[in-house]
Amino acid sequence: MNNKVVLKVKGLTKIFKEGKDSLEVLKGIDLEVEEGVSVAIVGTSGSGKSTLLQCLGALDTFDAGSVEIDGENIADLSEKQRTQMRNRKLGFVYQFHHLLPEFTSLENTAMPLKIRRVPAAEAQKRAEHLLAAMGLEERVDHLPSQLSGGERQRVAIARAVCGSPVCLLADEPTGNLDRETAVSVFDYLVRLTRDEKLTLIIVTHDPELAARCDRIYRLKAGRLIAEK
Ligand SMILES: Nc1ncnc2c1ncn2[C@@H]1O[C@H](COP(=O)(O)OP(=O)(O)OP(=O)(O)O)[C@@H](O)[C@H]1O
Repeated sequence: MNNKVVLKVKGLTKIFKEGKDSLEVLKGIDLEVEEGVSVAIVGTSGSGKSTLLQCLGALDTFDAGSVEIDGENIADLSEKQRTQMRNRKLGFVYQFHHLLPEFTSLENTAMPLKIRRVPAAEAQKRAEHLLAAMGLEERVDHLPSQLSGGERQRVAIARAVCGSPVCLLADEPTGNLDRETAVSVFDYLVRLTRDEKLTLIIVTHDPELAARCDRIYRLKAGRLIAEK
């Protein structure tokens, strides 16, 4: 496979300092992920999965190493450029959906395009397409309060994908759902990112869900170990 590398991480090191104590959570992480590939990051609680995702998403600083997203080294960017890079190139999904309660599924999904001033008709078409891909064609005009937990997460995923990022970072996106719903939402997520040729980095506790991704890495003692 000769696909373009979207995410390139070299020697990523993160140390939390508290007074005289310091905790080296990431000890020189190396990772390269190509376009359209899904990667699960697993590991015990406290192993640093969320910290790694925060560093990849330019939401936290790190102490050594480099993170390149779609050819841009985040260390070379100003705070403003970093925000722009996040908005253009990254999508985020969390355990909690963070949908705006007064907006419908369609409006929530189209929000990243609205912020970019994409014409309304074009934004609506893209949002409708993504909601249909997430099995929500009957729920486009519903408010978040009128949706089930699984449906809300599916809208949150459609919104994260709507602005056509190159990479989607997901932190336990099904962690709040019952088993059956979690499996269904996870499958929608993996399928959509594959169809959209998005690189997916997903943190999960669940080995069965992780197995649905192309690659699996275990974060242990600050290092990434390939499991698949
Ligand atoms: N801001 C912070 N200051 C100090 N220590 C922190 C900070 N954030 C995280 N840590 C510590 O870093 C370690 C890794 O935390 P992190 O949240 O990344 O783990 P995780 O693998 O995502 O855990 P979980 O699966 O429970 O969410 C933990 O020991 C945590 O206490």
